[in-house]
Amino acid sequence: MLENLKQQVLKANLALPKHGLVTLTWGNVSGIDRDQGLFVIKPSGVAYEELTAEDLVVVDLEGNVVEGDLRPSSDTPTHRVLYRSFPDIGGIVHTHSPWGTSWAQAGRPLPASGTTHADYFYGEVPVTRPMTRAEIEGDYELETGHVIVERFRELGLDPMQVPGVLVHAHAPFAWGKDALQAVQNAVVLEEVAKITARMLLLNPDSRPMEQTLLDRHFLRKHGANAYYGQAHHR
Ligand SMILES: O=C(CO)[C@@H](O)[C@@H](O)COP(=O)(O)O
Repeated sequence: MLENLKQQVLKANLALPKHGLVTLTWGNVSGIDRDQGLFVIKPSGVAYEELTAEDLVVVDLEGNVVEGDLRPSSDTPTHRVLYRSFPDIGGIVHTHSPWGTSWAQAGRPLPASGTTHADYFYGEVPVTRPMTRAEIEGDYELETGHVIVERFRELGLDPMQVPGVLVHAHAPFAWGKDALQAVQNAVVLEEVAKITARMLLLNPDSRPMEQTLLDRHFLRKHGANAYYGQAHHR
């Protein structure tokens, strides 16, 4: 079932340790087949060195395991909420990459401060509110999805223009049109988290970038008037 998608999701999962985004098993990637309403996700706690396509788990949008012998990622309910709430996304990445996680634990949104950021994120990467005791003691991973969606709704953000979030006291989630693009966005989020932290060390008075420069850089890579790179890569 979903063999091509499984291969892509496997490749995307294996890219996380290659890019230095995961330590041990602190992360997962999924990809969705929108026509079938099914997504493929990493199994929980399986080492990346041992991961095969057969280990991946197929889940429906109600949370039922449709195929696979292993238990799906503990973050599956969060992926499920994001797929249901953000209909244009096709892949999701969760990591505990150190720089992004530092911002998440500090409870600080990541400001758009330079063109590296603006090429991929059209504005600051938001941070969610702290979760309530009831949310943490209840259906925790599902509620994690809800606080992400709540923040995007509050800020009026388009998840395809800001393809990532920092979950307060937890870590980043990133997404994209498919699992591989989601990994690329997770890589960029980590890099800009590092760059911005260093920027603030060098100059604590640094300000977010000019809106004109943010517009120019994001829109030259995204949307109807994009001209950067090759059209089929967007
Ligand atoms: O957030 C955490 C742990 O704090 C989890 O996402 C991480 O360990 C990955 O869990 P899974 O192995 O995908 O169940």
